[in-house]
Amino acid sequence: MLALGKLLELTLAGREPAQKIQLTVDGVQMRWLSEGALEVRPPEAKDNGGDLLLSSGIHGNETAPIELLDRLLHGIARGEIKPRHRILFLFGNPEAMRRGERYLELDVNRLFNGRHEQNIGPEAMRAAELEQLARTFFSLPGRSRLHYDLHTAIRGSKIEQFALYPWKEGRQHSRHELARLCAAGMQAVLLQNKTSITFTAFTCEQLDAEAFTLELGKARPFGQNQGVNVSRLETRLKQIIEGAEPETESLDGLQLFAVSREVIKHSDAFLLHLPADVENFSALEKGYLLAEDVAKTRWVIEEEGARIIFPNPKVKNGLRAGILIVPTTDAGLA
Ligand SMILES: O=C(O)CCC(=O)N[C@@H](CCC(=O)O)C(=O)O
Ligand SMILES: [Zn+2]
Repeated sequence: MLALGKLLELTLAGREPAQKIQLTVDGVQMRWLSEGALEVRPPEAKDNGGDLLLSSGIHGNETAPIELLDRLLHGIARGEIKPRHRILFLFGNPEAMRRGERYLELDVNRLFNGRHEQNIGPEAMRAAELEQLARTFFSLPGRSRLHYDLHTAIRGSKIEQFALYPWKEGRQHSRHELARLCAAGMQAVLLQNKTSITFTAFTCEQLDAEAFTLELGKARPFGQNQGVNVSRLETRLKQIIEGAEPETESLDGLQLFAVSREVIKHSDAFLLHLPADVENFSALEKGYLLAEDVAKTRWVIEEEGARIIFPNPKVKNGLRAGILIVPTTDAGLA
């Protein structure tokens, strides 16, 4: 296998490759751009005009998605997967990956869309670098732009695999993209309805990509991801990469949710009234007191059919400590 196929090994060892550009037997160019960043270019005659950004390791302890991208890259470096798309592979937070931590000082996935400028430290610099790498990659006109940012969650989930679909002013969520996600094994999609500070919000809003955060199961250390079944996603990603995707417009079995409210932690007095082991997508009754904070702030459930995802009272003040979601329909899809 070409040495550049070992991007994960290089990244975990904190090493730069001796050779920055290599060609596979089929003439696919692999180019190392910076730590944890590698671009793949098919030969011109094979290029079908699509640009695909695949990121993982934005949270360093979410290893199943990192292992998945590593397998795809190995397949390309060995000539087993034959790309017809340009691809940018990104491992988001290399130092956190080396330490097996979600982040060191700041959550990288809260530093996009300008937030890195208001912060200092290695993670703010990394978010700025990731924005620049994505901006350069998605700068070629007339090509389709797709970004999957792969994650696993802190807790178990009543719905194991799901996607979060960012919002962009004036753009409707795409039925075609949802069908693609459904074929890739996603069981639910959360349709966002406002701007955000995550990586996919940035690539969607500023770079005009179709962008998705994918949640694939529960976070485990490297080598312990037997319980995280990414086979349908892996198959679909190979098909997208090779330009051999079966047509589908089916949303059968895909559950759609909308964000009702984000629960923001304002102070150290924030109290979340949920058991520590509560699962994502747990239902909450109308009238339930979900959280309390300074100045008698109370979060009481008013929504019919409310569920909670990503409840986390340990986030830094000012950040999201959970998302309240409600079921929605496909009526607003383009
Ligand atoms: O399990 C959790 O609480 C968080 C899992 C995770 O890292 N999720 C992403 C979702 C990003 C998005 O909102 O698109 C995150 O919180 O950064
Ligand atoms: Zn994550």
